[in-house]
Amino acid sequence: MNAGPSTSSNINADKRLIVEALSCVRGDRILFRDLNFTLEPEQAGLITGPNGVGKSSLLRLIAGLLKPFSGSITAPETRALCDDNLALDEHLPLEKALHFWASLDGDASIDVETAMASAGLGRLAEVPVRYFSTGQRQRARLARTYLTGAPLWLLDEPANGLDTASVEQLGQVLQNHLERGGLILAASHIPLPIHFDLTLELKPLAAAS
Ligand SMILES: Nc1ncnc2c1ncn2[C@@H]1O[C@H](COP(=O)(O)OP(=O)(O)OP(=O)(O)O)[C@@H](O)[C@H]1O
Repeated sequence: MNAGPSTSSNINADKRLIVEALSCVRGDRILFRDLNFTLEPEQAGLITGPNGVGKSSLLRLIAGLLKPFSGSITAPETRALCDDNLALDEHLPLEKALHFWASLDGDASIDVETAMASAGLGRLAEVPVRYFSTGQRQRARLARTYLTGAPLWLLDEPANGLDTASVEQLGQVLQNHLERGGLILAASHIPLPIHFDLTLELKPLAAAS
């Protein structure tokens, strides 16, 4: 992976993520309540907490895929959720799969070649996605995230399956996104090599809640 071109146009710097008094219920269980935080452009936040506490749910709420039980979320209009969903046609070679995806949901000003290079996938352009290893799939998710051109990246365990060198390279891609005015909110059990401005530690609520 490389960090992508530093000459890319800067992301609109007046975008913020503001979460106010946010509560989340899944099934009949409240996962967290009254969560408040703000992320400014060029800032990164880390969500921590044990399995099942609601980290992915928080990311999905901010992505707009779940509805808050209460509270509000103000976020940049375009948000990229990078989770375990690959969302690429597995039968197509990577480059074609990314082109197809970008034609539906990508930012036309970002080219697929740059996205592949940023995720260290250039030499796999002609390989059908279904042959990808776990780590290569993770890189493909990152390339797809990059292609959105979204200021806010919501990353759910982005280092899963990556080897040590690739985690470092992932850090460079994330740092480059921040330096272009982007925002990052990540849930990760694996330490990520970037500076986090904010850590949100989610704790299990008592069963009676
Ligand atoms: N569709 C659903 N309906 C009801 N409950 C759900 C649903 N999806 C997830 N949950 C529950 O919500 C809780 C939080 O799940 P979530 O995936 O947000 O946790 P997490 O902190 O990301 O966990 P992990 O560290 O294992 O990834 C879990 O107890 C899970 O079983």
